[in-house]
Amino acid sequence: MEKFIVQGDTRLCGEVTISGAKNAAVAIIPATILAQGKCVIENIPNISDITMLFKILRALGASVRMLDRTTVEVDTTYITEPVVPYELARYMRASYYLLGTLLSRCNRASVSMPGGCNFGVRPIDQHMKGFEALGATVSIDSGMINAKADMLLGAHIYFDVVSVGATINVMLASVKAKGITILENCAKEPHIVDLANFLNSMGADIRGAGTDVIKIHGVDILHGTTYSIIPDQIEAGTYMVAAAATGGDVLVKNVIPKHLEAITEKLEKAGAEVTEYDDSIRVTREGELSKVNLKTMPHPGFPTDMQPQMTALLSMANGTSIVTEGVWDNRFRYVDELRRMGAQIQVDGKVAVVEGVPRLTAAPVRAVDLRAGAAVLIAAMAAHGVTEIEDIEHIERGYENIVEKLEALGADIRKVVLPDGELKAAL
Ligand SMILES: CC(=O)N[C@H]1[C@@H](OP(=O)(O)OP(=O)(O)OC[C@H]2O[C@@H](n3ccc(=O)[nH]c3=O)[C@H](O)[C@@H]2O)O[C@H](CO)[C@@H](O)[C@@H]1O
Ligand SMILES: C=C(OP(=O)(O)O)C(=O)O
Repeated sequence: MEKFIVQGDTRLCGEVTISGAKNAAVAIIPATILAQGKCVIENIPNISDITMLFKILRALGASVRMLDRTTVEVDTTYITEPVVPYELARYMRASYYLLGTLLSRCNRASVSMPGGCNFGVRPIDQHMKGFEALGATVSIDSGMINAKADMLLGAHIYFDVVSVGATINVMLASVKAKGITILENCAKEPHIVDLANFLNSMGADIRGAGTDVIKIHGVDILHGTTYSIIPDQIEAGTYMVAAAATGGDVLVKNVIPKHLEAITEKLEKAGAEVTEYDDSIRVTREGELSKVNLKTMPHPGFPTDMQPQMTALLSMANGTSIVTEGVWDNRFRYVDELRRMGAQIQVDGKVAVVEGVPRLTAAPVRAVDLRAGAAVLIAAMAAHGVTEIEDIEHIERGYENIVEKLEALGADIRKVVLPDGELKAAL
């Protein structure tokens, strides 16, 4: 069992460098299955979701070799059975991207129902609708999603909801389909554009990524490529919020400021000063925090993956903030943890009413999911006293070297690895 022991009353100051984007990498790595030849991918984040994807690719017969700390070479020439079993798929949501890529490559795929953070139901009907429109038969049997097709044919597909996962998966399945595919009502997140750029660098013909409509001319062959993943918008946003929440002064380096605009706007309203440079952004806060209302929306709206971190910050602001979750049915499970630290938050369905308190206080808490973990970590650094955070494996699914990065900014966080029961005795 592992825990973080976090000393509160911290003010984060200094510089932090952002890693490659998790949500781009988890799409780009499965996409290497479409290449004839080796792909070299740079700016790979060292997080557990990526380690798991490498494990899956190796189990499928691929060669995966780290060339240096952040660069990987993937050779998928010898893919054997296009089957991803439960033991491998269960830990992460993005394992479902192997459906689109294996279906394209092998004309069939079986992938176990995915894992990932628990926000209530995480449906995949739009992925299935897209595969079926391309000519595949899709079924779910004993927890496995099975797709097969004699041949994939381009189609005109209108998504009923804006879905990052479905936009990516259907893009992956259609990039080598015969003819033209038009996807409408697409998600527009930066990682969708990054995947399209990666596929185009392999010889694909994809236009319109980053808008509502994506047009894909199917190509016969995709070749190997060298590509660098974009910086992680959510990791950057998390350090920005952490700087503001702790009254700090942090230069967040290796970012694309345009991707952070929705976060910047809310932080400024909350009383932080945000200065944009070409590829870095500085966040400082000297005065009091102020209430802010926000609603999460698909890009370019305020990202759902920043909602828990902002709620943690607003729990210490002057006044009452209203936080509305516009993407997921159940993304407030972490609020109980913040309440243990003295936060005054009432949740009614998809709305949280956050009455700011002057100070949070330390308490034993859990990271109930990835960004929930980031939220309690931010709260713990700002709170008075020493907070213990359990279930930190969720945090490590998406944040590279978070302890080292925060310690370089002045935080005091210890990762304790002890068998259950012995931790208390050691403290
Ligand atoms: C649009 C959006 O903000 N997407 C977020 C979503 O992506 P992720 O790809 O996980 O989820 P989707 O974008 O697919 O889901 C968005 C919404 O569409 C619904 N849906 C999805 C697929 C489907 O087949 N049928 C269906 O009804 C979901 O229930 C959800 O309400 O969660 C990720 C993890 O928090 C975030 O990184 C993404 O930014
Ligand atoms: C919830 C997230 O990831 P996943 O969709 O992989 O569970 C996230 O990136 O915040």
